[in-house]
Amino acid sequence: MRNRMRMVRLNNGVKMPVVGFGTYSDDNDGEITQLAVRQALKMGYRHFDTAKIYGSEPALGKALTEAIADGVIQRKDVFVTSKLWSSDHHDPVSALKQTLDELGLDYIDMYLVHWPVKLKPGVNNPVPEESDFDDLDMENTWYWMEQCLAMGLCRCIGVSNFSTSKLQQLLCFATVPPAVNQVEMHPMWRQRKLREFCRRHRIHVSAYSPLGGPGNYWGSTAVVGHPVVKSIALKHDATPAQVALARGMSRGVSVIVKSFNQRRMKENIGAIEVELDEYDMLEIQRMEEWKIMRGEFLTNQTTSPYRTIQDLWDDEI
Ligand SMILES: NC(=O)C1=CN([C@@H]2O[C@H](COP(=O)(O)OP(=O)(O)OC[C@H]3O[C@@H](n4cnc5c(N)ncnc54)[C@H](OP(=O)(O)O)[C@@H]3O)[C@@H](O)[C@H]2O)C=CC1
Ligand SMILES: O=C1CO[C@H](CO)[C@@H](O)[C@@H]1O
Repeated sequence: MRNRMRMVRLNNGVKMPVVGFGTYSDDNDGEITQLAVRQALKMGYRHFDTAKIYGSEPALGKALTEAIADGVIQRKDVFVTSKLWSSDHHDPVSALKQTLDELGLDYIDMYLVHWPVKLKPGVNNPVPEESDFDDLDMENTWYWMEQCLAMGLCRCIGVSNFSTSKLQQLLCFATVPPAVNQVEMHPMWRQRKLREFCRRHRIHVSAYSPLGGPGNYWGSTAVVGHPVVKSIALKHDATPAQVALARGMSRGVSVIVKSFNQRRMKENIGAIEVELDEYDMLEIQRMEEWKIMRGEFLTNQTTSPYRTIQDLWDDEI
């Protein structure tokens, strides 16, 4: 196994590994996912990210259960994140119990509200129809997220895809503040405003699509193919992906990166050892910004609480 995984301490004292292993893939092949997770464990990954909507909970669960049974890891040494899908806002406790069944675990480490969007019960389409939207009552959703925590079904609760103002509203009624906000972040979408707000309120920012999600149906090669990122990589004898990941981690952010290819999995975890200098940081700061995951599919003029992507992300897009 590689050297010990670096950890961040969350606002509730729980420690989370800074590199997370993403399990979203467009084709969601259970056997490939299960094998990749087993390989990832061998390489030293200790944080796994899934969601009900990915369909990857069973494969992740099988790989973890097998590794625990084989004595490769103990349950307490892995950090598992999953997410409340938008059609489960009416009953987060039952949704999390279902997630635990899928994973074959007694608890998960982190449970996130996937989007600030509520869909009607039973809608499991990642790209909802206009008639699928329901009225979001985030205070009620959060109350039940807090109950999940109180019942010991998870160790931490948090959110995902929340803008600064949506976090601000949540903090007005939260008894337990979110430990994490998982959002898109990479050298071309740097989240300066959100990171500053989260720093002040002790909410940890976790970066999804830290490479820009090349190969995903919504993703792009713009980040790993960017000449600035490539030239910094050359200078450090690193790869563009390692530069993107190292830049995220140097900003106090954790990174959730997905690869099911052994070479790239090793490359990505190796980013922990890549150190960028102030000059590299300035170069990246000067890069043009582009939000790749825009979430248009969650906006519409009639039934969504967000008519436009500006309503969804507030002034952050
Ligand atoms: N909360 C949310 O709303 C969201 C959460 N997520 C989570 O974050 C995870 C990561 O985000 P994701 O969107 O997958 O994007 P990433 O930025 O991690 O990119 C993943 C893609 O990049 C390829 N790749 C991986 N490593 C390298 C490398 N070193 N060089 C070049 N290409 C590489 C992968 O292909 P290959 O497998 O062939 O290597 C895959 O196609 C997801 O799996 C999911 O768990 C993602 C999106 C939204
Ligand atoms: O995490 C994610 C990955 O894919 C989903 C769509 O298929 C997104 O909704 C999402 O935010």
